[in-house]
Amino acid sequence: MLKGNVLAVTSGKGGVGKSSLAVNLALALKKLGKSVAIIDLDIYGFSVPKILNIDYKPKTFNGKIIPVETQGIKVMSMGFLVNGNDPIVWRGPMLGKMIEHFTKDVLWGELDYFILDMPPGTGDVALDMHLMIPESKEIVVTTPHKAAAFVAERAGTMAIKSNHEVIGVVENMSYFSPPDSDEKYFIFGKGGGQELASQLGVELLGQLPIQEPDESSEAPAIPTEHSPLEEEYLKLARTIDGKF
Ligand SMILES: Nc1ncnc2c1ncn2[C@@H]1O[C@H](COP(=O)(O)OP(=O)(O)OP(=O)(O)O)[C@@H](O)[C@H]1O
Repeated sequence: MLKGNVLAVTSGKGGVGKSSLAVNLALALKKLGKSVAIIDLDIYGFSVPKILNIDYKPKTFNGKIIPVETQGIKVMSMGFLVNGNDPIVWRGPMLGKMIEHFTKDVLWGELDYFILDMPPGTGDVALDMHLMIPESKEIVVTTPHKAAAFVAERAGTMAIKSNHEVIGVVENMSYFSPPDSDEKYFIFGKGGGQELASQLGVELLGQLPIQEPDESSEAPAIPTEHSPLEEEYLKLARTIDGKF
């Protein structure tokens, strides 16, 4: 049992920015003074170590895993348990074992928040997570495109059907504003986040801008301090913190 608030970050399909959001939300909550862990449950498609630029493995103590700590947050990922970028070729039941391993065999301690980066869709991991961590609440991530929102609805509906509270929808890549301009360009369309929120009967918690990654940084998916995207993540973290 995880000791703290649990928030699963889900999406209907890949590539909408779910992992980026999970990591940056964890960092933003940390900036608000919270103690935070991120558990990368995207077992096949893990990306959290890469986003956070972690290239070392966790240590063990008395047969338990000491989570990796970076930028003040604790992290566990399948990426720490494989060699290099080896693919994971597992059947469903093994995935459930890994969720159990990550929740029971890691020395997390008591924390304010556990952020779960879920795999996209409604497969085995989502099913097992709903059974094994019944206390988890969820946010659903989509892009503004109506087709993405349509697919994301299934992830939200699955959570609701298994009696998990969906606290809201986050629309990522909502618009692009050129530097030093308030003009908004809706490159990927408009309205998908609000539509999804209405379908699920929840709130649209935030709309995050498209921001060019800083490729000179060792972690380009983490926005630079005080950038518009970082400010939106902090705003989102405050909103979400108010929901627990
Ligand atoms: N707001 C944003 N502005 C610009 N690029 C973004 C934004 N959000 C995410 N990205 C980029 O989009 C790509 C996909 O993001 P990410 O890996 O977080 O998606 P995902 O939904 O977790 O995908 P998957 O489920 O397939 O792992 C990454 O290159 C990421 O840096």
